[in-house]
Amino acid sequence: MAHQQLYIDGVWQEAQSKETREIINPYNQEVIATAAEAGREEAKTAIAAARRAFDEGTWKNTPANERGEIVSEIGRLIRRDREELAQLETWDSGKTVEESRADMDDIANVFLYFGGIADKDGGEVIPSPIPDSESKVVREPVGVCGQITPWNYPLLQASWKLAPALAAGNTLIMKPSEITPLTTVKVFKLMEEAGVPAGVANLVLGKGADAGAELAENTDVDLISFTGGIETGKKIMQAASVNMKNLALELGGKNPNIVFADADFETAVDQAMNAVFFHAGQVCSAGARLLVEESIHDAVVEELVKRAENMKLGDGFKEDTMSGPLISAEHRDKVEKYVEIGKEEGAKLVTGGSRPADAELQNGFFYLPTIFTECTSDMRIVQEEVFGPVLTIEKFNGADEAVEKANDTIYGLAGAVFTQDIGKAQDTAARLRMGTVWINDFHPYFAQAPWGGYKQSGIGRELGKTGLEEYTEVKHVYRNTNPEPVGWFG
Ligand SMILES: NC(=O)c1ccc[n+]([C@@H]2O[C@H](COP(=O)([O-])OP(=O)(O)OC[C@H]3O[C@@H](n4cnc5c(N)ncnc54)[C@H](O)[C@@H]3O)[C@@H](O)[C@H]2O)c1
Ligand SMILES: C[N+](C)(C)CC=O
Repeated sequence: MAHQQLYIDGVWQEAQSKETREIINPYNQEVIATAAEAGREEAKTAIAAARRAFDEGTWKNTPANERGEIVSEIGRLIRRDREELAQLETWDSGKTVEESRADMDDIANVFLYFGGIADKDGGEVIPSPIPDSESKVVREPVGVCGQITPWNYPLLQASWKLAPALAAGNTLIMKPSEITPLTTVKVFKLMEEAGVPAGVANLVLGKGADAGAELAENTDVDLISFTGGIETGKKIMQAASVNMKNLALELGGKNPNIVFADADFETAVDQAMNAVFFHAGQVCSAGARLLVEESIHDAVVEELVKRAENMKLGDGFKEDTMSGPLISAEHRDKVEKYVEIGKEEGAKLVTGGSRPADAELQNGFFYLPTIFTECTSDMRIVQEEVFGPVLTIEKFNGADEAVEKANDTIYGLAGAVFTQDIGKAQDTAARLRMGTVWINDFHPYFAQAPWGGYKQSGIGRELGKTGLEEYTEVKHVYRNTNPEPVGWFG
């Protein structure tokens, strides 16, 4: 059983308090590792190291192509160690190893993408309206970045922050979820191997309320980038106001999946299953809210129930496992509470709604794929993020009603439209207030395209060119090419 340490100023170390935490496999509750548990003191030490490294300027003044080469090298090392990383992720999060392998491929691509664009922005000369002058707009690193990530896509969400922050010349302190630190620790070892200098990238492991809160509050941090739940996001936003930190928030969603009657039936049903039950529904963009045109509603429900009841839950390492467990006992309790709320609100439970009975699954945090019909927009089970394998189904007639229902939420992360009428698809997509809209598909995301939410799903964007720009400040440099006194004061 491996022990994981903090990484501060280029040194692997224990917490000053010597506190540690057990890391649990959610499939069987076995302890798979221990980790040093940082508190505020360790976070402060890490912030001081990142501050010093930024102010000394070695990394920000390294030519952008050289920084990019180091970031790309991290991507290549992730490809080299793909299988080890995928296995760690499955142990730690319970997701199937096939999903973890796909995550590692995405993560390597994220480092290669940001490594590749690190030296592509040469600034912009703008036509100055003032004679005898020149005007240039350049982008510079923001400074010291605090980065906080969740447990559902542990390394993937970390990579969306680490790669652009490094490529843009910042220094950083990462705090992964205390539940799932293993792959992030391993990638810090790869970052060291790739040549990221001491002090530039620091890692603190520990609870959000201590180490995480310090990153959000500390006035030596210039930018805080957070991925997680909306309530934590509100606390981070408030804390960030202390010194007007730059702020990036990637929060939750309650993502509508609209299926029109003219959709290809097999594709729509197959994708609706994938939309909500992938990774046991623990996906920010899960299609947990299905809107089905009335004429095909009953056929869709019948097919979904059949498929949900055939889903094989189990050990993420077994080839026939379709879905692993929920992350923790506490999280399963939350999902169970929501199912009770749904029943009390009058939604009709048509399958699931309990823990599985299989002997093999009793030590893990499993929950059966669950479907509610007869749902209405005013129900909490329809409006709030359950973050588990729970699907609500509503009926609609026509695009106007579908759009009105889909937009009737505080969230605006993602949504999908299934129809064979491309005009209707594009018109509907244009009317949805969401950061990502998929047409005849669900879930794709990749390094080149921006990701983030409208409304209360977040602030800012990760990935794509915008994801790099988030880690920069914009500076206008104006030069008087014929300087002479202005004579205003005589
Ligand atoms: N929009 C996206 O791209 C995206 C991606 C993945 C997950 N999510 C969201 O993440 C949530 C699930 O993750 P979670 O349960 O780990 O979320 P969470 O908010 O409980 O925790 C996320 C991180 O914040 C830390 N934290 C907790 N309290 C803190 C505080 N007061 N100050 C600073 N840090 C604190 C935690 O330790 C963890 O590292 C869901 O709502 C999901 O939708 C969003
Ligand atoms: C952003 N994504 C879809 C990879 C993970 C959300 O939880």
